[in-house]
Amino acid sequence: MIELKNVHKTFTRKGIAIDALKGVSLKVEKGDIFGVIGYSGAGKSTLIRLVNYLERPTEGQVLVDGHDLGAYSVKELRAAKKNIGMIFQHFNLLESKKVFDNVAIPLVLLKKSKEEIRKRVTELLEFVGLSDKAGSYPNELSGGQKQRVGIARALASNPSILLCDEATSALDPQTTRSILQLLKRVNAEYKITVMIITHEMSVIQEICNKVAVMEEGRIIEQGSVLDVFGHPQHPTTQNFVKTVIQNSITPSVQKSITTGLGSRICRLNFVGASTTEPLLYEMIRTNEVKVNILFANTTEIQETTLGTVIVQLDGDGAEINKAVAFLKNNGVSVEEVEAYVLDHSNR
Ligand SMILES: Nc1ncnc2c1ncn2[C@@H]1O[C@H](COP(=O)(O)OP(=O)(O)OP(=O)(O)O)[C@@H](O)[C@H]1O
Repeated sequence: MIELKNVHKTFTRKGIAIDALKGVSLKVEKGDIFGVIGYSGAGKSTLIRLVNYLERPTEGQVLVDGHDLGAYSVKELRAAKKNIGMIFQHFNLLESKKVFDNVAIPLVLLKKSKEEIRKRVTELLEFVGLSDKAGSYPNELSGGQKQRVGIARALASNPSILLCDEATSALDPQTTRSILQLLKRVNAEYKITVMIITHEMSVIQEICNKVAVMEEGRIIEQGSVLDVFGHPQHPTTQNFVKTVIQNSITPSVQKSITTGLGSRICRLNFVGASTTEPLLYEMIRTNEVKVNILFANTTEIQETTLGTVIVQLDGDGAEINKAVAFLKNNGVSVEEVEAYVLDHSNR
């Protein structure tokens, strides 16, 4: 649906070249809610602006439905852009126009009849829950209501893709949640593929099924949200995950750990079915290991439970190996966390 192939983007300011994107490749499939996360300056806005050709790549290709946007004539590009709606952090509404007229803008530009416009705008305002605000001006609305108008306007021309540029960054947490739920409905009910850029991992956790993590113009990690949250590889991704899922031992528990010879500390990740099985009980019952739980947490991602338990395993090396193998055979990922042992021995 959306594909970026080795895309580079260089801006030149006062003779100085700034490489905003340094070879980005990604694929957004039809029906995805695809999140792109990164710190300020990572290149997220540049990336999303390339998808609707507000910017052109210096090198590489941007394909939408298999068509290279760079190969289109101006007329073809205008037609292709009708297929892509966009919403913004600061809503970008026309303050001098009423809510109804703001939503109608794309339809007026498409020269639709008055009756068609009335029907479509009425339907969209109902969809976003603002039927009673049709005659209000933007400055009479809350931030969340303004973003709802932005969403209705973006949907007016029946796009198959909706791009969201930090669409909830100016909103409080509760309003953010309601806008994210609305975007989820846009995806499910109108079958619209959604691409979101954000610096908040909670946004990714709440609605995305796929995520790409950006840093300094590159994608450093991407995959299903469940995989990336369950097994973040890159330190930056790990930092983002930590903002929504606590997955490490608290300092006071860490201080109290006493490790002897043969003692191992492991982080166990349980996903889906393995979270409801009494696997730790079975592991202890069938192996000669002492288990001390140092940390435990569960989180819901993509309607799947993700459980993290950090345990200290004490016993004979062979028995611990058997216990770990038992867990792995039952779908639990086991990662040794030597850091805690080292931290302790260094004290
Ligand atoms: N039009 C431009 N001219 C010159 N440099 C630009 C332009 N747009 C972006 N940049 C530079 O490209 C880099 C990436 O910027 P971009 O806005 O894409 O990052 P971002 O991840 O969206 O950051 P933020 O979250 O702060 O918006 C930055 O160094 C920025 O200064």
